[in-house]
Amino acid sequence: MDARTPLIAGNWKMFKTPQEAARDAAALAELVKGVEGVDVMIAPTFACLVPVAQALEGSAVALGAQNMHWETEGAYTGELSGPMLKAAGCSHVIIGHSERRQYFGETDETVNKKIKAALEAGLKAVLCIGETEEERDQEKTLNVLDKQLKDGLKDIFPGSGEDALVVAYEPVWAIGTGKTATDDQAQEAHAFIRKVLAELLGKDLAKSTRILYGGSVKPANIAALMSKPDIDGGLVGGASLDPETFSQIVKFQ
Ligand SMILES: O=C[C@H](O)COP(=O)(O)O
Repeated sequence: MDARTPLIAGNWKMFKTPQEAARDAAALAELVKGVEGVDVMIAPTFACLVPVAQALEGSAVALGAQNMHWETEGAYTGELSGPMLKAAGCSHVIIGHSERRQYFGETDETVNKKIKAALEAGLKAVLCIGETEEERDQEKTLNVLDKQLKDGLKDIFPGSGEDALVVAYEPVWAIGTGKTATDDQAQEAHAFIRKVLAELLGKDLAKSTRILYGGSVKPANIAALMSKPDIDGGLVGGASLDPETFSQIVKFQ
């Protein structure tokens, strides 16, 4: 029996003004108050981090960012560093989301640098990986996951027994499309990811690392996904925007 506490994370992507984000974070904190046995995190836009951190004060809901730069500071217009995120109140950072890979030139190499920098800054890194529809159709899913993990985690050794690394499996074809991977498709990918993590990080760390599923997670499908042995939580986009709906996902048990 392993002891991975489920993590339900909300990626708010490019939605909400600072005022709306603070209001919704406060509402969520109230809705999930007292819920035990599950960790909760929300990741608003950079502009919303400080007001949301204030709204979450005294709550167990953690704050994450959606991206970061690998340098600690410098002439990088438009970027934020790990220490800056930490100072703004973040404990987590999402790295390598498929939207960043697709639209903003994120590569396994930049993902690798960012994860190293995140861990150095004392942030928990949520590494996103996943195949496109074309890659799945060509039966390349496991090869894609293998490469994204091996290149993304090259020379990275999070301390053993810690939960500093989280992996999110997000099949690109399931993001925002309403198509969810079946529980069995997700479990197959998650079991494979854990096997590769064991090769890279050792069995103990692979066993304690949380692997989240992302892609059209909703209150109606979270329980079935969570019933699978290697699915340890969800990275939720659209259904995390409404506090009431997201709180239902948090309360899946
Ligand atoms: O980061 C979250 C994922 O991209 C999933 O988004 P979605 O729940 O809207 O499909």
